[in-house]
Amino acid sequence: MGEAPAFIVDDLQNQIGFENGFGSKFKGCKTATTIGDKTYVIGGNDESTLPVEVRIFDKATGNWVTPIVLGSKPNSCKGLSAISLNDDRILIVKKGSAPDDCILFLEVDTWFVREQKKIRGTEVVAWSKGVRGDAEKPVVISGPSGVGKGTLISMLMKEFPSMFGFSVSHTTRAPRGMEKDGVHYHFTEQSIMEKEIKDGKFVEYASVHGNLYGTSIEAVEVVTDAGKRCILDIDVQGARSVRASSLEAILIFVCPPSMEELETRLRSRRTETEEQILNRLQNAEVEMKQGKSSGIFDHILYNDNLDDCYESLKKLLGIDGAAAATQISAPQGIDLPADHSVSKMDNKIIINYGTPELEKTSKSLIVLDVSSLKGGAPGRTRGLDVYATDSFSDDLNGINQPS
Ligand SMILES: Nc1ncnc2c1ncn2[C@@H]1O[C@H](COP(=O)(O)OP(=O)(O)OP(=O)(O)O)[C@@H](O)[C@H]1O
Ligand SMILES: Nc1nc2c(ncn2[C@@H]2O[C@H](COP(=O)(O)O)[C@@H](O)[C@H]2O)c(=O)[nH]1
Repeated sequence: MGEAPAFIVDDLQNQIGFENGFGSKFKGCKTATTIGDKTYVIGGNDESTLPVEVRIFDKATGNWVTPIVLGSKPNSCKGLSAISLNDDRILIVKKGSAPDDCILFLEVDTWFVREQKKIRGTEVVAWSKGVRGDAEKPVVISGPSGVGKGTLISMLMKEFPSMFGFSVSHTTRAPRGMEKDGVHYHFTEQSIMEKEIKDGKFVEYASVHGNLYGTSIEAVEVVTDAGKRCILDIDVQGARSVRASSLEAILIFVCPPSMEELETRLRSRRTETEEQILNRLQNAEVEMKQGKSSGIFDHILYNDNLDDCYESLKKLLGIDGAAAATQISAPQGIDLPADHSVSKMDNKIIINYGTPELEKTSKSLIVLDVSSLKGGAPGRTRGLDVYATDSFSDDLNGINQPS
């Protein structure tokens, strides 16, 4: 069964002393996988608290390259297994790690990584944590200034504090009275933000009402690393960029009941000058047209009565009524035993943790079905299907799929 080892090169092994984890049991926390001309050596010291390192050996030039590593780097562990998927990412199984921290993806040639390579002009790789099923899609809330986006988001965060996390944007606008740096926004200067955009630190950015606003990669990662679903409050231009990105967000456009009511809300907030209010109302006309007709958004919500609108938002996020409790408690991690070997069959990664005797009597194989992966860096990689089985033949051929 399985495929041939992805990578066995004696001289490389001598140079850096790694062992390839593909289908074998081993001690060191280092592994390597070759994709095209590049060998990705991934690992660190045994059980160290240092992050797992990544180095690339370019066979075409004979040089070692240390790439820019995006995403939160996993800590070293008892061992790693690595398997290339579709030549654009490497699936990593961490041995002896917590259920929510044992399946990771190192992206080496995905859309996100290719964009980052273009911007930074150097080798880039990006970590993304693997999660089961379709949960945790980021949520983009867009709409004209004053429509109530912030109000709806605050309600969501208050009712579901452990489920949602707010993506704290960067902006060059001045803070309002109660706004705190790092909580409501990262308040910054134009020249600093422009440099950071050039350095590829942003998922999206736009000039809105005369100021620069943007979502940094880190802002999204802080939320996903905390195991929460990321909420972005961004304008229509930003939503368009997110739609084109690998974030695979749910995009929601919020409309006011009328332009008169929008003006009333904007004025009653008392946070803008007359000139700023008029500018925002003028921009609102354009945003309303784009929001309703551009095809960027998955859903349109009307914020007339606030409570009704909030209920509609919860409904379309699947967190109304009983569904809310189920979703909050659903385990997203994968419980893997510490000692196991890993191999691959088509779109299925087979994790074997049984002795030959045990295999005959009980379920000793865990199957990761990677045929429907979605998302990825700078968010999570979703769509993993995981099940236990006891036979290489029937279950893996799809004859006896568990429910
Ligand atoms: N359904 C509603 N009915 C009446 N007032 C509302 C409603 N929703 C929000 N508001 C009020 O409208 C004002 C603007 O709301 P909010 O600040 O949430 O808008 P926003 O879309 O986040 O604006 P911005 O894009 O400028 O940040 C607030 O004073 C808020 O309390
Ligand atoms: N494209 C982005 N737009 C953003 C971001 N953060 C906020 N916004 C939008 O800006 C306006 C104005 O916000 P305000 O706080 O000054 O009233 C509003 O429409 C926000 O949605 C961002 O990171 N990117």
